[in-house]
Amino acid sequence: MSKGVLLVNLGSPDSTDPKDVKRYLDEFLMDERVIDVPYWARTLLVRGIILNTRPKKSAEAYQKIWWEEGSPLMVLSERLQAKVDELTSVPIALAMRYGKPSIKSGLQELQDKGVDEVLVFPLYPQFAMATTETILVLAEELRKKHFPKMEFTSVPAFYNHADYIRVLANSIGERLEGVDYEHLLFSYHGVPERHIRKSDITRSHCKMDDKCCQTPSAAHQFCYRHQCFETTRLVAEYLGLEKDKYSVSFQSRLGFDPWLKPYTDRTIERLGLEGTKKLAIVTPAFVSDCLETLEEIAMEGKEIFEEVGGKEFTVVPCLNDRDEWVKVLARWIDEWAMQPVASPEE
Ligand SMILES: C=CC1=C(C)c2cc3[nH]c(cc4nc(cc5[nH]c(cc1n2)c(C)c5CCC(=O)O)C(CCC(=O)O)=C4C)c(C)c3C=C
Ligand SMILES: [Fe+2]
Repeated sequence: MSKGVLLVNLGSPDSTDPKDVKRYLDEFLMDERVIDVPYWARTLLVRGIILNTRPKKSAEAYQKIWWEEGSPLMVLSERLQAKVDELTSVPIALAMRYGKPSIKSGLQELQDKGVDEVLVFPLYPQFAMATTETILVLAEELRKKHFPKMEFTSVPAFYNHADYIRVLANSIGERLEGVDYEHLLFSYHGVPERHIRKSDITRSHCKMDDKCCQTPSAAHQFCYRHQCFETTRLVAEYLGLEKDKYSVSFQSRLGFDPWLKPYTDRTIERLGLEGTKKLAIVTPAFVSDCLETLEEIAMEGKEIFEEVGGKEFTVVPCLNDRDEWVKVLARWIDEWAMQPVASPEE
């Protein structure tokens, strides 16, 4: 068998034209693992309400962060893929869950190179139904339909992997060297609380309080909230941060359901009102800088902070195509690629 890797990120619109943004948001928000209500209700909500107003607003936000080469998320993912490809012994394809290049085209690219054993690699450190799960489910559907001879292995969430923690901590340490910050906020993408309950394989563990995520449970394998707190705890431990010097919050809520709390915008505001003048912020749910980090945090977050008296707002970039991160990915991939192929009798 011949091995290859499919790196999968979220995706971006083709351009900042509201029509392209609308097409992208339609695919994204009509995913039953993102807006997880029955099809008729999702259609009514997304196509009847959200897509009438959101594309224009989102297009304006994308315009603020768009690069000459295209969407930052796309450009950074392509740079990552190219660098990892140079270091590894197997072909590396890149795909996006929404938009282009699609997962189907990525699998086709690998098949054309003779690959029949694929490592599907969702580029999300923490598991979520709206990210990792939707990628793996779609990839499997496409495999059955179009690539039945392929075999898949997938990379599990790496939120607590020592290599990831080290690279993330080093990237924070490097950016904050010489920066006299008073508080470091770990801001993760939010999800509706309902998503956490749905992913609870024990069906009884998640209480969304301070204790459940700290109490060992089989549920944590698929608990986004637990995994965000664990990434934070391990990075803080690595950096030797004192408990009152950092905290966790969740950003980008959409709609009226309760999402994971505390919310990032309110936390930034509260910290400023309580007298924090120098705030640093890191966004570990994203491996590539994107709309949610470059606009929502670096622009909107900064504005909120300054409105309530904050003075210095330092944003730690995502891992992007940092050499240390590229080397870790290449090593993980090579370790997988060097494993012997299981014989049919095993
Ligand atoms: C119900 C809505 C959404 C859920 C649940 C959700 C989860 C989720 N998303 C990311 C990562 C990214 N999301 C990005 C943009 C984005 N997210 C939503 C909605 C939900 N996300 C919307 C509507 C958008 C589009 C932009 C907008 O209109 O505000 C991005 C940025 C993409 C880019 O092109 O830059 C990322 C990345 C995670 C990690 C996650 C759950 C853990
Ligand atoms: Fe999102």
